[in-house]
Amino acid sequence: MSNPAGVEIIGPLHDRYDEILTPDALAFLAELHRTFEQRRRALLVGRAERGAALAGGGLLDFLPGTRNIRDGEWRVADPAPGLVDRRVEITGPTDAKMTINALNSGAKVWLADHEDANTPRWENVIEGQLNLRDAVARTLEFTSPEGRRYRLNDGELPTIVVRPRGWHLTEKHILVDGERSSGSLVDFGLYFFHCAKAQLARGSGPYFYLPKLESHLEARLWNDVFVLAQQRLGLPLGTIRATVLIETFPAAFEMEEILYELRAHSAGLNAGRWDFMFSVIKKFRTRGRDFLLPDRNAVTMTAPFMRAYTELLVRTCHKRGAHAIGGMAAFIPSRRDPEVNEAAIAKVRDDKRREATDGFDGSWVAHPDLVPVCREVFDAVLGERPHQLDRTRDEVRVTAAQLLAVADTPGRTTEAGLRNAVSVGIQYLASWLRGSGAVAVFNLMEDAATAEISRSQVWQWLHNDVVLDDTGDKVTRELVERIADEEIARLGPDPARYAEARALFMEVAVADDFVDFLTLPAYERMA
Ligand SMILES: CC(=O)SCCNC(=O)CCNC(=O)[C@H](O)C(C)(C)COP(=O)(O)OP(=O)(O)OC[C@H]1O[C@@H](n2cnc3c(N)ncnc32)[C@H](O)[C@@H]1OP(=O)(O)O
Ligand SMILES: O=CC(=O)O
Ligand SMILES: [Mg+2]
Repeated sequence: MSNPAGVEIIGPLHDRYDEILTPDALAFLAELHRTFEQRRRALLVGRAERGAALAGGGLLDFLPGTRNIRDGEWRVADPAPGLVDRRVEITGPTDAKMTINALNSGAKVWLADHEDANTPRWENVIEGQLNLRDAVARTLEFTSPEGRRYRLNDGELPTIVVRPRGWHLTEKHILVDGERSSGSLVDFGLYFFHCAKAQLARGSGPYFYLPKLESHLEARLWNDVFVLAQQRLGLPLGTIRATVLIETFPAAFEMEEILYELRAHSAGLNAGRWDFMFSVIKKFRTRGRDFLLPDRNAVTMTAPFMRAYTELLVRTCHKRGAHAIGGMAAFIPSRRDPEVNEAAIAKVRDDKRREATDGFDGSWVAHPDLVPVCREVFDAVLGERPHQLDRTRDEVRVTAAQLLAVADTPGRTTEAGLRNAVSVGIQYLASWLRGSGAVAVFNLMEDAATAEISRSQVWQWLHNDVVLDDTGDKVTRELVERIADEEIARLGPDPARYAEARALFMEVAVADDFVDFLTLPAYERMA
């Protein structure tokens, strides 16, 4: 069958790809592209202009023009089926094994990730969609190279919530009228087209997590996409539900407006802590000591600016009848090392306890062995209730100054911190370039968001002439280069296999021009 007029597929067509890239699905993607591409690009220009204003000395604040929304009486739609009780959400990529393991994990929700945990290699993009479709149909099976067979459990499975790529990424293998399509619209559009009706037939629905938004205007674009998509499939307004990640510094000042734009489709907000930290560094990277963060591992959720951000998120959500979902503690349990396992579980338990006590309605875990930990903590706070939307946290008052109090973060800038950032950054990029967007490094989960922190922190320290607290050395390009060589040597006898990752790391961590997202140049290095 031929593609619709104006649509070209550049990527190879492997087994069963024709089941996803059908003429009707491609026509749907083409309509999304032709309707929304100009606005997507204009919003990215808006991001750049805002970024330049901050680099030039500006500050962030709540928007004066939208005070009526913040002061007005309104609520988001009631939670949709499958999204009422979200006390444990497991996240992870959509390869067949992880899909089955996540769906068999006992979590309430599975965040099927085409974003931070995924390398958007063509095969991952299309095979992820095939796995999602097979999972919704309950036909997904997998046999590992060792012969281990995987199948979905009978009975109730977690609600599937798909996270498409952010607005900044394109899909170079699907061209519409000669232009690359938007990665967001491809990931959203293919899942929606193939699975929305099947999900509704199962009593669930087409649900999404929306990453890396920087303004309520970006939420408005998503809302308009949803309205058109629902019309095309003949589904009622409000069938789609979306939880927005508040994970950029500017978005933290527009939480109410983001909920408002999506109110008919909203499923709440999530505190995406890792990208949030990255965004804090990125937006104020040239502003010297006032916005300098110490070693990454020293920045915890109790730092004053992080606390202000999560408190405001819970307060905003519950004021509007929306779920507040907690974020990811990066500690990964180990089935091989009991000591590592115990430490990880204790740290995750503390993190989830803080969230549950603060009023979050549920939270994320990165690994099936953490599902019972998170569930136990939320069970203790929620009991039989599916959420705690009734805890409106009226006492919370968060000011712009509190959100901006980055300099009050306790912690030191050390050579160990710099070494860790360089080593983790290079190891993660090596994995990403091989097609794996989530990996355990030094017993922590690393994904695109955490790697962004590593590389942007090196950039910030280097370009602000930071002197390390422990050695007294100034962070220079030469020091970063030397540390990179030493850290790669420590990783094993074959330094050459890190050559491309090292080059990419240097491009995004030390070059004078700050690259907006490391995934942009990384994507260009892939076929
Ligand atoms: C900042 C953010 O956006 S956070 C959200 C995005 N990040 C993520 O989603 C990361 C999700 N987590 C993961 O990808 C993985 O847990 C990793 C890469 C960190 C560690 O994975 P592994 O090294 O395979 O861990 P480990 O060996 O302990 O895994 C044990 C089993 O659990 C499975 N497993 C581990 N994590 C997950 C997961 N998140 N979903 C489903 N299955 C999982 C493994 O596939 C493995 O299965 P098997 O026994 O059938 O082979
Ligand atoms: O997506 C989540 C984050 O922490 O980043
Ligand atoms: Mg993120």
